[in-house]
Amino acid sequence: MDAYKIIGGSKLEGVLNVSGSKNATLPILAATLIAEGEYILKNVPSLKDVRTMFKLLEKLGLEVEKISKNSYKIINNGIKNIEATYDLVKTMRASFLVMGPMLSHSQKAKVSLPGGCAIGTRPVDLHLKGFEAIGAKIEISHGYVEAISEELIGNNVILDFPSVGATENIIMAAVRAKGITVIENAAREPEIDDLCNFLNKMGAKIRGIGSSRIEIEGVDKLKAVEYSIIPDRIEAGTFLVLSALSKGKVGVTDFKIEHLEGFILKLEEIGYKLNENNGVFYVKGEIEKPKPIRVQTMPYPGFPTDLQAQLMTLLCFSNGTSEIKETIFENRFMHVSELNRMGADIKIDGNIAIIKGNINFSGAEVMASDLRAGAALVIAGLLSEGETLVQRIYHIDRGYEKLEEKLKNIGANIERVKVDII
Ligand SMILES: CC(=O)N[C@H]1[C@@H](OP(=O)(O)OP(=O)(O)OC[C@H]2O[C@@H](n3ccc(=O)[nH]c3=O)[C@H](O)[C@@H]2O)O[C@H](CO)[C@@H](O)[C@@H]1O
Ligand SMILES: C=C(OP(=O)(O)O)C(=O)O
Repeated sequence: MDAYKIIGGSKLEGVLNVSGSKNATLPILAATLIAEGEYILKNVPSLKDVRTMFKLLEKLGLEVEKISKNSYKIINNGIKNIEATYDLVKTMRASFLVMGPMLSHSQKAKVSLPGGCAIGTRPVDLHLKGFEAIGAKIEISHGYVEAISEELIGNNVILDFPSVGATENIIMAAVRAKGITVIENAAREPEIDDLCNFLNKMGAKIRGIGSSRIEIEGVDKLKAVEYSIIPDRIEAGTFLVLSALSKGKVGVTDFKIEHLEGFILKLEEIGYKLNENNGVFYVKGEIEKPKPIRVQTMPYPGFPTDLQAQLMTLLCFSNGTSEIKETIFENRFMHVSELNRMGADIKIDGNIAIIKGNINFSGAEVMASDLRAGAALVIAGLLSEGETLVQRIYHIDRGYEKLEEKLKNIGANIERVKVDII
């Protein structure tokens, strides 16, 4: 199994480029199931999750061709199989996003229930309630959800919580429904805007993009198009943490600063400033040490749960005690015990992590429990004294394109190595 061997303490300097967004690419790939034709997708990151979605699309009958480094042609000559099986859905929850598009294209779909993962139970009840509201009949048996609809008819859907996946899945199911579907309390993440912009380019009529009230007027026909995916704001945020810890020596480029408002407000509260030079952003402060702060993860535009672990690593260096409250996922503190093994002083009280600052990290053998936990451990390893071995980096490979290559370019001493698992 692959692991990262990191020797901490190298001087980090240079510019990190941000790749295309994983969380925008996955729903957009799923949306290519809706209409037949040839799609060209650009700025697609080379990631394990993206390859899993390619495999799933191929199983359902689509063809995927690589055109150049980050561009792909997706050919939809009709869906040949409406079943998304457990083997693919269990490795990537976003596989469940093929349900809405298949309902839209074929009026039926059978998708394995994704189950939970290291960060929580993660049910799909809100997706299913939305499908039912627009006329699908849902049956759950033997670990699969089967949805069938003679005709999808627009309706009002009020989400109990602004779920990103449910908002996306319901939008994709509704684009060809008869009449108007209104989603209230919709999630507002930029990846949803990107999906809506893609669908509108295909001929959909979606209004209220970026707001919590999304209106989808069903159309008869959609067409395949060419589209370029937005940059990954979570990768950008991860790199901005490194920029801060390098005292502004590391720059970050190729991302949209406006997608990171909630995160940047917190960096400012800590005492940092963002400076821009020719599209490259540097995080720097007059402060000797970051100030301790209180943070709560929130749906967009609040502080993103996907940057919680990375910020925690940063706050370990602060001059006092910080608090992070995780409100999105029930169990997203698995990195805490690993950071503590590296010398952090973090205690958990329910969904609040209390982080004592002023620590020095010392390299240790640690394990990535999920994608962002893995990123937090890599950052800690780079700032540690001595050697760190981050195991289970298959989680990191799900969502960070060529991470070790990018980090090596800014001077990090990081290597991918094979380790035996007992
Ligand atoms: C591929 C992708 O885009 N993943 C992102 C997406 O995940 P995902 O779309 O799974 O996240 P959701 O917004 O749906 O989930 C947020 C919360 O709602 C709950 N919930 C969700 C759906 C449902 O039917 N019932 C229910 O109870 C979940 O268990 C969780 O506690 O948004 C999350 C929240 O910003 C991010 O951390 C993930 O990186
Ligand atoms: C939680 C994440 O992804 P997923 O929803 O695919 O598990 C993430 O990207 O941090």
